[in-house]
Amino acid sequence: MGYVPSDYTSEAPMNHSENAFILTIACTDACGLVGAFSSLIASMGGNITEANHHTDIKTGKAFLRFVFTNKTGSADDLRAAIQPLTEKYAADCSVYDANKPMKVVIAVSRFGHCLQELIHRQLAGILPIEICAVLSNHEDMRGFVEWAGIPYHYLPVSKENKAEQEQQIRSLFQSHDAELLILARYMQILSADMCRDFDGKAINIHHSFLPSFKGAKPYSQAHDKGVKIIGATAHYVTTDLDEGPIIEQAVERVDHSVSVEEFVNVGRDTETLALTRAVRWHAERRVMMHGNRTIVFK
Ligand SMILES: Nc1nc2c(c(=O)[nH]1)N[C@@H](CN(C=O)c1ccc(C(=O)N[C@@H](CCC(=O)O)C(=O)O)cc1)CN2
Repeated sequence: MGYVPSDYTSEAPMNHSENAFILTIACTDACGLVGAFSSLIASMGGNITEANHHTDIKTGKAFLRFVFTNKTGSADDLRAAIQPLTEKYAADCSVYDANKPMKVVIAVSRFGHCLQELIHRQLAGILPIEICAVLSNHEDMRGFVEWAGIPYHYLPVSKENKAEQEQQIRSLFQSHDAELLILARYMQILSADMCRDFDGKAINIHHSFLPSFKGAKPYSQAHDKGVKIIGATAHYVTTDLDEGPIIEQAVERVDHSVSVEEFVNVGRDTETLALTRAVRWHAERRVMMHGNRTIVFK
């Protein structure tokens, strides 16, 4: 099921004209760095339609993102053309086709609110992803996913078969040449090997305003504390549970009259908002890692 453009609201991601590319650059900052890359793009006939730049003063590291149209030349031509500058600045550069939706696999357990919104936003053309498959350790979401025309893979997991089950996840991911694994309320802790293999390619939604209330039952933890704001956090998955680099967060006010059951209901909206935004930023190549933090060019 392909990426279906639609004339949705202004929320819709920008549909780039033909031959549009994204170039991301990370390197030690240097005088003339921005000008060097923007001039190179211009010298190739490229027209920059969006430019983002941030330098972390403390570490001296620079992060750049250019979106540009280029009547001639492929992504490979561009990769070749930027090579001299890549070497000059010892830069970590990546070139992407701006019109190619990101292939993703979604993992879910029993709660489908984040999954359903991701599917809706793809169908509505407001999220530049192609959902290739959904996997789950339960059967709860099969009906909805297959109704949406997406393959559903039931992969039960236990302490005994965890390594085998995780190999099934790897195989499914590779079989679709996917770029992102989305843990959309997937309530299984990925092993260190999986975290290594999916480094920077797996996003989880945690149902609390991290770093508060890590681990299981965060709403109960928050309610017991009598918090006045609850939230959700979308982050990259690392071996340290709920410690990965944060991409997006969303919050909502609560008060003494709100039960823990209602926390869960309110949380559905904050979880969905934080995760769909994080997936959009990631799919539009707007997120760059910097240690255990992220730079997000919105
Ligand atoms: N390596 C990581 N794996 C996962 C992370 C992560 O940050 N690093 N986040 C979780 C999601 N999550 C909270 O957001 C979470 C999920 C599950 C548990 C947990 O204790 N699970 C139990 C089993 C629960 C069950 O079977 O229902 C367990 O795995 O033993 C804590 C936090 C996704 N994976």
